[in-house]
Amino acid sequence: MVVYAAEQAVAIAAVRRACTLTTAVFNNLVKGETLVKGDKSPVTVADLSAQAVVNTILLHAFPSDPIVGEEDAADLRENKVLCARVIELANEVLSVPPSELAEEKASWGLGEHRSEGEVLQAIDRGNYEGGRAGRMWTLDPIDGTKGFLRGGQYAVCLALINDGRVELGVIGCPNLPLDPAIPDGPAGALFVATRGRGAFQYPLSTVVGSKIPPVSLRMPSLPFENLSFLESVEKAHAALDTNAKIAQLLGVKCEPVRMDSQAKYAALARGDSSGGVYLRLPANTEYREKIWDHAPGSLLVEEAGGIISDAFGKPLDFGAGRFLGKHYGVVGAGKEIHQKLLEGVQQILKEEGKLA
Ligand SMILES: Nc1ncnc2c1ncn2[C@@H]1O[C@H](COP(=O)(O)O)[C@@H](O)[C@H]1OP(=O)(O)O
Ligand SMILES: [Mg+2]
Ligand SMILES: [Mg+2]
Ligand SMILES: [Mg+2]
Repeated sequence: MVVYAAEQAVAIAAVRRACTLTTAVFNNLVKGETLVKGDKSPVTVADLSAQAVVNTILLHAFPSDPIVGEEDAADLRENKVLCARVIELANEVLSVPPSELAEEKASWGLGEHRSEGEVLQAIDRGNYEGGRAGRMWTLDPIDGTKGFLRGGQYAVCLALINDGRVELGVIGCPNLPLDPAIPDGPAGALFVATRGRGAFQYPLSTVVGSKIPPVSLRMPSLPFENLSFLESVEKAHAALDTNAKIAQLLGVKCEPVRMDSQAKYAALARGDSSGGVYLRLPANTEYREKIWDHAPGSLLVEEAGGIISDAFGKPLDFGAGRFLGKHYGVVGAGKEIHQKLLEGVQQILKEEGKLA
């Protein structure tokens, strides 16, 4: 079994630095009174500069690894104002010298100012087409952009894929409570999973994190009546009405918990009292799921003892390119209930006429 210790250290540093950036953008641009309702520019700026930060670090640490990133720099090459903001933000984070507390290394491209050309090139480094063979990273610099703008849940998501299999996943959730039992307590959690070596939660802040040991994540085994479904906030992203019918069929009594982003996978993996089942059935069959939206989250759940599959029990395929391979929906739960959940999902889909 490959340990991926160096990759893990680099990925954690990259996600932590990107979370510092997205938090700063939220505090300065979204929370500020200057934002006109409906203005998406803060999220564009945060997305692109967070991708610049992560890709610059990966590029220095692992120069030959390709990256499948959600964003590209095409808009920045057209828009000088946007471009200047992104360069400035990325540099604010990248130029901070390596932190001993966070066990960072100067060779990861930290502590230096980057030129406009270097930042744009780093963002465009995310244009790899993915595929079945070899090693690659996949990045969603802000997953859950709607949640980011609402001040709700969002996540910085990075995974290492080798020969189509997710080997390492790191997810930063700046707004997720560290302790699910204290929802109003300190927020900012970092989730790390390595294939065959478990799933762990760390505090996102290294200052706090240097004192608190990581928590090993194990999904609890709950019967359907004691758990709730974790689902999207956005009706356009998942068939929430179908979820409600499945929940009723299986005897689920608790209300669904809705949150944006792969924070749902994190809540499932650590067994938040509210969680138990992840269900994402397509609301619109035209939409194609991307690998960066599921790679780290699915490994996190699997390493915490759960199963992630499509509605027919088929494992998710991360080797088909930038999009997930052929599948119908995403269904996640603990090992003990996953099969029963699939049967419920299929029965309702049949009743709705969604199965051929
Ligand atoms: N029609 C859609 N169906 C499913 N997922 C979608 C759809 N439109 C966007 N998404 C993606 O859903 C993810 C968020 O999911 P959730 O609602 O569970 O938080 C985002 O990555 C978003 O992609 P994008 O980043 O391109 O907007
Ligand atoms: Mg996303
Ligand atoms: Mg995104
Ligand atoms: Mg997006």
